Amino acid sequence: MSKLAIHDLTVRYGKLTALDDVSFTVQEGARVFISGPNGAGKSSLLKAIAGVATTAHGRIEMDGDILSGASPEAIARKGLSMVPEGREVFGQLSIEENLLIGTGIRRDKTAIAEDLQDIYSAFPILAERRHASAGALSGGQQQMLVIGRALMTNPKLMMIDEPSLGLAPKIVDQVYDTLVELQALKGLTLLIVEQSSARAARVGGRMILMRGGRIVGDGDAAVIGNEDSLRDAYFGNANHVKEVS
Ligand SMILES: Nc1ncnc2c1ncn2[C@@H]1O[C@H](COP(=O)(O)OP(=O)(O)OP(=O)(O)O)[C@@H](O)[C@H]1O
Repeated sequence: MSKLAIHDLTVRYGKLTALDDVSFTVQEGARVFISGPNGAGKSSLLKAIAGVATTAHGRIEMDGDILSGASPEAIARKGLSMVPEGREVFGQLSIEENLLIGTGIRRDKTAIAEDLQDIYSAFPILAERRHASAGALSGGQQQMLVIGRALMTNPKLMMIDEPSLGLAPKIVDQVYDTLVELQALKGLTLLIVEQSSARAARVGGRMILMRGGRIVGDGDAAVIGNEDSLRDAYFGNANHVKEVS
């Protein structure tokens, strides 16, 4: 059984179709990059899966359970965590308070301290500054914090919207290296919106390429990132785009 199965998912904002009959499945433990130009529907896809965008039609299943129609809270309780674009932290609260804020939904209270240690080992800067207010962190550190906070809910599937946006390349490398380590440690399935195909190819995984609310490419990130389909997705030569789904 796949971890995530999306069937004919459509999202509309008024008359605008942001996601147009999208279907794909994700295997457990996979790392999937969602790439494509601005307005392709990448964020809408993540929001629909997390239950924060209303779906016009279609079905979303995680571990065989139907998620579509459930509230974001119910979806989170099933083990899905989303890190939205924008790295919003609670600036007045300490780093540790930020990390613990999402643990209220957990029943395995004893494992929380252990998970906190895992986050601190992965991101030592968060451990060093655990009592400092989160508002004082740099952009890269805030990105680490929001990833850590999402992990503290003990998700099985984690979705991250544009973690590299506005960060220096060296910091992005650091964030991705740690994310790969944490994925292996926690046995996570990851869905990541990443504009840079070169970045996705370097990190490694599968890439789903979107344009105009549809999937126009799907395969190994290292291959897809260099294919004509990528250029076409960005510059619009739809005749050369390989329809995969
Ligand atoms: N809340 C909204 N209301 C109306 N239109 C929206 C809303 N959110 C997104 N859209 C529109 O839906 C389309 C898809 O947007 P979406 O944010 O999903 O794309 P994206 O691929 O994530 O792009 P970006 O990289 O710019 O975030 C765009 O045309 C966008 O303007």
